[in-house]
Amino acid sequence: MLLNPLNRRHRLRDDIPVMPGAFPLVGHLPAIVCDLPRLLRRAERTLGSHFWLDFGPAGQLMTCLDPDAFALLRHKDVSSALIEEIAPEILGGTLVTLNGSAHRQARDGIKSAFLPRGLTEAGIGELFEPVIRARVQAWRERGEVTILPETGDLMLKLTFYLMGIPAQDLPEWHRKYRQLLQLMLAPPIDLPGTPFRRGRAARDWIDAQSRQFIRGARAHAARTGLINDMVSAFDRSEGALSDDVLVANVRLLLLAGHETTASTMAWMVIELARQPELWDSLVEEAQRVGAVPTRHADLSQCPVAEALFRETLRMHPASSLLPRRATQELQLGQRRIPAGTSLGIPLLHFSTSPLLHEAPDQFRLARWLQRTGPIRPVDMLQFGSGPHVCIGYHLVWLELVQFGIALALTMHKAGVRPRLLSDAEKGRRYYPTAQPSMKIRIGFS
Ligand code: HEM
Repeated sequence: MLLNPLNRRHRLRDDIPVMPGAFPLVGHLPAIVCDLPRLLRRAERTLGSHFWLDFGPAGQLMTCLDPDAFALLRHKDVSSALIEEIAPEILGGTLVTLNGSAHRQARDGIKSAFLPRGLTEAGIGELFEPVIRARVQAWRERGEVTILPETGDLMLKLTFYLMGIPAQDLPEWHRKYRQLLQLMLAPPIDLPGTPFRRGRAARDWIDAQSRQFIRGARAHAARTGLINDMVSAFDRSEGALSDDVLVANVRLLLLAGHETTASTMAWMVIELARQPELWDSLVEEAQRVGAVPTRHADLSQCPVAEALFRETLRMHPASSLLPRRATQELQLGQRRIPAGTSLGIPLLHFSTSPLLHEAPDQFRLARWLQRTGPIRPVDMLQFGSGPHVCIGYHLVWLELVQFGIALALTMHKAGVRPRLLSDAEKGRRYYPTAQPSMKIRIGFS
């Protein structure tokens, strides 16, 4: 594992052990990025359930593997403002960093557009279906693809369509979006030609375009579409919310839905390629329904595709760890956590914990197909919990079921199935978004 062999000293901070092996400046980030599950297991074995991990520039986060830590996401004395400190340029002022009434007010203005009814009224399923089918058909014709760049590109296109960006503007948006992403990692050196300067300029460009969309939405209030729905919900909301809040959150929507969904989609294809019986079940279902569903109400006809989406995300959660801060002293298991402590909530650990799931390391559609009760917060913990639970949950459900059915229909019609051409375990990343290697190839034959 990528740990510093020169740092072996065992230390305590606030009576909680600090994981040895941190490097100067980058801390445990190399091991967190490349091998988070093994790092967590080693920490648990050697230090117990509570320990500090060093996230380099973001500082040390107290990480707790006790399932009680998941409940902190709903705790009134736990804030997400730490996210703004970690990524001020890109996430500053967005929903995910706000708390309390400011958060509720901004979220209320957005959430209805992302609920099944809002998505159906805006015709999102109809909008996505031809785009997904065309992409899957192109894969069929090429016979072999590098899966993560492909799903990344498809998701970006769907996200831009969702926002109502005109087709002719897509190449420019693509370019600006890639530059914006550089702000995540670029050192804050604001000089001409640096990635930081380019990233900021791209952010300002995207924000200016969003402002225009918002003006356009107000001028043509009768139009439908997600931005229009968001703008009218904002304008109806109590208390004045400035357009800055709306602009920041359009940027958040671009960022939040892209890599997370692209990674899950890529893992879905990888799992279908390495488990032939899974593919056979999906094909059987796709043939039975005969068409790609476009409305939420139709998703119940695709239980296998839905189980595939849920089990893929359980085995490969795209958000591995959520940063938080204790605003008051807290009790967590047997420990007292002082006010001001930075926390890391390890969704990745809970997603495959034997305390929460039976046979957690086995990929089993049956755990979803045979369930009788409703989906509980713990069943969808990969989307977080509490006030910040993912707004895109119903959208992801729709687009991943659409994708599964479109893939099965297209490939089966051509008499081919997905085949894994690379080692799926090699080159995985776990942070900031967990994803398979960029190089994994899938053949369709
Ligand atoms: C598989 C795909 C996805 C996963 C695993 C995922 C996961 C998450 C998680 C874990 C959070 C909670 C963050 C926190 O509490 O700090 C979150 C929040 C959020 N997600 Fe997603 N997400 C996905 C897709 C999407 C999509 C498609 C969209 C919209 C286009 C979206 C929009 C958001 C927004 C706006 C928030 C912030 C909500 C708030 O702070 O109130 N996500 N997501």
